[in-house]
Amino acid sequence: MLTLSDVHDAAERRLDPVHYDFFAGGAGEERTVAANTEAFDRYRLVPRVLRGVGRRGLDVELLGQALSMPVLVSPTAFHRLAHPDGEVATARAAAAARTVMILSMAATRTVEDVAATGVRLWFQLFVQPDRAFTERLVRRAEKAGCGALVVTVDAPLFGRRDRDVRNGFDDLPAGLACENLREAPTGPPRPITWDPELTWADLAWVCGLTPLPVLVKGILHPDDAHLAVEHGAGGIIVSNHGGRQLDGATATLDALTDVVDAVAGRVPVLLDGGVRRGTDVVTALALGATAVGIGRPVVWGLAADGTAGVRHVLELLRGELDRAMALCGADRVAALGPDLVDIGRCHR
Ligand SMILES: Cc1cc2nc3c(=O)[nH]c(=O)nc-3n(C[C@H](O)[C@H](O)[C@H](O)COP(=O)(O)O)c2cc1C
Ligand SMILES: CC(C)CC(=O)C(=O)O
Repeated sequence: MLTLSDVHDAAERRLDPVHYDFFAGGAGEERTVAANTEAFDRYRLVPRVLRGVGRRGLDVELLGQALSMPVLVSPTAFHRLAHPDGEVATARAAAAARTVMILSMAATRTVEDVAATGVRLWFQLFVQPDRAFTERLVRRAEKAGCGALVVTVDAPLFGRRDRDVRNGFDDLPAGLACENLREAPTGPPRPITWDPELTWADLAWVCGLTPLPVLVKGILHPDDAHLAVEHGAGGIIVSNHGGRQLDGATATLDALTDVVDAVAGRVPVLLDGGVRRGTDVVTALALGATAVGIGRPVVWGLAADGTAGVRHVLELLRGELDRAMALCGADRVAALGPDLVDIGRCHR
């Protein structure tokens, strides 16, 4: 498996086709799923030369945590559909790679079991109409040692994924559950409820609830990025949920520059969606992202070969990023700037 695309193919061969469709699919025509990767095809790099890049560092500091590279694991649901050990297998790989894993609220392993792997862990939250329940979840994540909360804001309701509707896939199979939604160890898990009434006041409420930094995931509009910071966000994740919510939403890479300008360095800006190559990481960082997240490639690694498969995905990207940085004349992440991107030509 020489590329992330090879890992995808291996996963597709191994997964139940209905579960493959759940992981691979997006909303509607999947225009935004396609747009995310197509955007990276459109941007071109303008490398610098003769810059002495024999010693290179990929490490970054993010919200007080040291990461060995600017690539982290975005939250994806239901890892036990891909591997019996589920999110614990994923976490072992992220721990070995010394990067952050964002655990989905819809994880099929408990946050305590995942944290026990020693991974740098953040917890993703959909704010629930039952605020007392939401607060209990936040306390549980804090107690388990999570270093940040990630509040996903692009889901006032659930995007319609046509593949899942056609396949009749609307629930986890017997024996699997969202383990962090049980109120008691053997009690039934509560269902996730989408809350279309959420407003910025609710974000401010979450930010006031916890000493942890709160990242807001699902921002595309620069005005929303500004509002998020005003309401207490400690970080922004430019994301369209991997094209699973609003079909037709802009590619995240196209949204990045305006968001970075609106945030004006007040908090870190991350991006996910369509990152499949080390050069994609270079492009996003050059345009102002502090780090990028990967969603589906992690699931493909997990399905293909458990922890080793996820590790392989992370190390493939690390190797590609290192090579791309050298070829761009950058010896460290901070050396990546917008001058390396041919912005004028990328929208032709
Ligand atoms: C199968 C799957 C499940 C996901 N589950 C969640 C989730 O529970 N919470 C969330 O905030 N985002 C979720 N996402 C969105 C990812 O966090 C991320 O934004 C997206 O996958 C990035 O795009 P990529 O898959 O092209 O890397 C999910 C994405 C996929 C593909
Ligand atoms: C199934 C959901 C709870 C997780 C999600 O956000 C997604 O599938 O995109």
